[in-house]
Amino acid sequence: MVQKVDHIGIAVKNLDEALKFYEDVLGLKCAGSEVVEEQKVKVAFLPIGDTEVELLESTEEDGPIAKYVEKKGEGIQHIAYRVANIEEAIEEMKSKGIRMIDEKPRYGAGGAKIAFLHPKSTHGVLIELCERD
Ligand SMILES: C[C@@H](C(=O)O)C(=O)SCCNC(=O)CCNC(=O)[C@H](O)C(C)(C)COP(=O)(O)OP(=O)(O)OC[C@H]1O[C@@H](n2cnc3c(N)ncnc32)[C@H](O)[C@@H]1OP(=O)(O)O
Ligand SMILES: [Co+2]
Repeated sequence: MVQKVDHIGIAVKNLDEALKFYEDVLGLKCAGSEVVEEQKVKVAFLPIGDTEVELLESTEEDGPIAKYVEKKGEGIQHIAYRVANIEEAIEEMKSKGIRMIDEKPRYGAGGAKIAFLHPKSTHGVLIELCERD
């Protein structure tokens, strides 16, 4: 079903400040950043091995990242798993009784097709399914 960890999503208060840590201290390199308006986030990607760290700063006060930071502080907000066919993966999850936040794919960073599973269905982790070329 899932093929690899596509990325690890980390909620931060300030992207530039967080990038200083990931680049200057850990030595990762930012491969790009963009705003994903539908999710009310600005994201930066830092590849490592065959996966990536995704840093997320909220662009609006009522976005999912703003809410997360307000309730829990900065930290790991989601884990994204790569799937080959997201429509099939969503149907499979639903047939197994998993509560989907997104029953249809949305578009995420880099034009990937994404869909979230509710953490109440996944032992407490917000999981993103992600299909990209
Ligand atoms: C750009 C894109 C990309 O990769 O391309 C992205 O990643 S966008 C990444 C940002 N986008 C998203 O996260 C979109 C999907 N997320 C959502 O729809 C929301 O954030 C929810 C996950 C439904 C949470 O919504 P909300 O904060 O309103 O609900 P809530 O506070 O009532 O939380 C309901 C329960 O879920 C738990 N909960 C909330 N957020 C959680 C998280 N990130 N990880 C684990 N558990 C979490 C709460 O503690 C609570 O449990 P208790 O009841 O036990 O206290
Ligand atoms: Co993500």
